[in-house]
Amino acid sequence: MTLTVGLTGSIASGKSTVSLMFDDFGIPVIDADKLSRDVVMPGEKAYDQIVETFGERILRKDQTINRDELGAIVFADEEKRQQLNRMVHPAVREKMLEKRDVEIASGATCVVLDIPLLFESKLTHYVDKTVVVYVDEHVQLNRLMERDGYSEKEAYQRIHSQMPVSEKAALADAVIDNNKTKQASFEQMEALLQSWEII
Ligand SMILES: CC(C)(COP(=O)(O)OP(=O)(O)OC[C@H]1O[C@@H](n2cnc3c(N)ncnc32)[C@H](O)[C@@H]1O)[C@@H](O)C(=O)NCCC(=O)NCCS
Ligand SMILES: Nc1ncnc2c1ncn2[C@@H]1O[C@H](COP(=O)(O)OP(=O)(O)OP(=O)(O)O)[C@@H](O)[C@H]1O
Repeated sequence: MTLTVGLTGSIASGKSTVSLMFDDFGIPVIDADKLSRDVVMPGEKAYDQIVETFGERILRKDQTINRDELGAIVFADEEKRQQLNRMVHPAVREKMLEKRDVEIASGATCVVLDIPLLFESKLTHYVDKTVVVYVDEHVQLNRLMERDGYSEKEAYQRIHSQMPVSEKAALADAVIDNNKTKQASFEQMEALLQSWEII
């Protein structure tokens, strides 16, 4: 029996940081952000839809999608963000479930689905347990601006495009408080895996 865990949080709350820690326990992680990059490569159905909708100005010289350009458009316009979601999400879900099923068939004890929009997209039926990586908003804002070089306005546009992380925490089976050090988060995760008898 494989336990499927949904790992989520909000932008820059530390999902990738925590998801890397699962490696230490040999637990496979399927990353929706990574899949969302694969499914918009030239030749994919979503690529054609995106170029048709947003125009060639979102393309780089090598014809791949300029993610900074597309991000600036969709995080400033809720309807456009929803439009992009409708083009990208079906293919991401299909690939994610394929990969999850491979892990289940191989007899993994646990598989983690790292899905930023797990609650917003109502995907909790894909998983047995949910874990939210939580940070206070001012920590999130600072880490986001520092990591990606966004202005405060750009960072807030991205934060406000998602459900507040405090609301996600209230919905979760478990919360990892990532306000402190990465080591402190690792210890919380280890204790959680022990309490769920995964390790
Ligand atoms: C808008 C895009 C081009 C920006 O690309 P960029 O490389 O700058 O960001 P990246 O994809 O690494 O996402 C970073 C974070 O932004 C947040 N985010 C991404 N897309 C969305 C979205 N549509 N709505 C809300 N938050 C989002 C997530 O927290 C994600 O972890 C890209 O995020 C995208 O194609 N988004 C649509 C697909 C999607 O929803 N991906 C997220 C989960 S599948
Ligand atoms: N406990 C921590 N202490 C200090 N910095 C941290 C901590 N956790 C994460 N960070 C840093 O904060 C930034 C955001 O973390 P991370 O990339 O893991 O977030 P994310 O939730 O995966 O983001 P996204 O939603 O954009 O994919 C990164 O620069 C990361 O190194």
